[in-house]
Amino acid sequence: MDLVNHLEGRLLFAVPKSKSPPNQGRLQQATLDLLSGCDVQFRRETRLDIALVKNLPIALIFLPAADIPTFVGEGRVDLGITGRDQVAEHDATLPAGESSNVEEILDLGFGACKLQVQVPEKGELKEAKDLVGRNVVTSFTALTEAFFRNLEGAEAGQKLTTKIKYVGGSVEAACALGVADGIVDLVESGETMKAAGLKAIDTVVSSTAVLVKSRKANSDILALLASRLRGVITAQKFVLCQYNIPREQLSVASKITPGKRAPTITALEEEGWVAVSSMVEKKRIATVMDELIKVGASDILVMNIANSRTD
Ligand SMILES: Nc1ncnc2c1ncn2[C@@H]1O[C@H](COP(=O)(O)OP(=O)(O)OP(=O)(O)O)[C@@H](O)[C@H]1O
Ligand SMILES: O=P(O)(O)OC[C@H]1O[C@H](OP(=O)(O)OP(=O)(O)O)[C@H](O)[C@@H]1O
Ligand SMILES: [Mg+2]
Repeated sequence: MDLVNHLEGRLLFAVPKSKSPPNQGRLQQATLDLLSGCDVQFRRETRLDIALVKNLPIALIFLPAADIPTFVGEGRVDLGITGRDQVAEHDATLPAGESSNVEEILDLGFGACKLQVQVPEKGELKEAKDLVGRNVVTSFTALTEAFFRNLEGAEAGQKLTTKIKYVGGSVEAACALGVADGIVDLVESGETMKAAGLKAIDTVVSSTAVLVKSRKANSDILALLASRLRGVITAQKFVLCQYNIPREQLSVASKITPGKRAPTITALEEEGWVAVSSMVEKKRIATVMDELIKVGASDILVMNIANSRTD
């Protein structure tokens, strides 16, 4: 089947794929999980980078994360998932005064990492300005250039003294091989950096995966998909906390669990007691439970939320 002829009338949605097939791709699995949480059903044929969604007028286009902002920015695809670092790199390549056509609509929370300036652990370079005038290797040349332009105090159009070179991967090898005095590369756990004998001395950008749309793209199906994605992300970030509390303690407990809009309060059969249920950020739940106990709550239950929608 010639899939390209079946794209007409469908929302084109770019999802990140690995450049090197044996690797999973940093953002790929979490993205596929998210799509499945939104009931986006598709089957991807081996080696095909386009998949038609069976139950919605959407086509998924599998593209390298680094290329997604270009396709979205040019309006060739309507929607995409990539790293905020990649969007920032794309925007940094735009001529001065030109605004980006890539609009962030949702922080997806996964794929957290930092684009950092790194130098050999044992060496005389201590801070980013020590690299001015030296060789720096990166996959993010536009952001790196903007960073050193700022450090050098160079005007737009003025040549930089720092020499910035592009490599497409394994950036951390550049210092050991004598190609670079420092690198600008992504750090998550820090293990790659440590194994290469490097240390971070500055941060260019902090990143997570984001949902982006082409500025002009607007349709009911785009709004529907964005709303479904928001629902799944919210559900992943929150838990539902339920507890019983004496009515006179309700106002203090409500301050601990204010909910997204307001907590739901139900009267209990037992005189003077109420039941409260409220959404709480997952990362805060242990502290919230400690505080609830202190103000007299009992029978605290915490439940995962499968999905959640407010729009
Ligand atoms: N170690 C990491 N931890 C978390 N997120 C990362 C990490 N490395 C990269 N990312 C995020 O994933 C995006 C894509 O990374 P990258 O371009 O290296 O592709 P990949 O998905 O790792 O696939 P591959 O490197 O196999 O081609 C980055 O722009 C960044 O936002
Ligand atoms: O801090 P860490 O947890 O070690 O992760 C950081 C590493 O992950 C990414 O590389 P990746 O493995 O995707 O390989 P690549 O350079 O070929 O993209 C990034 O470019 C770093 O090298
Ligand atoms: Mg990678």
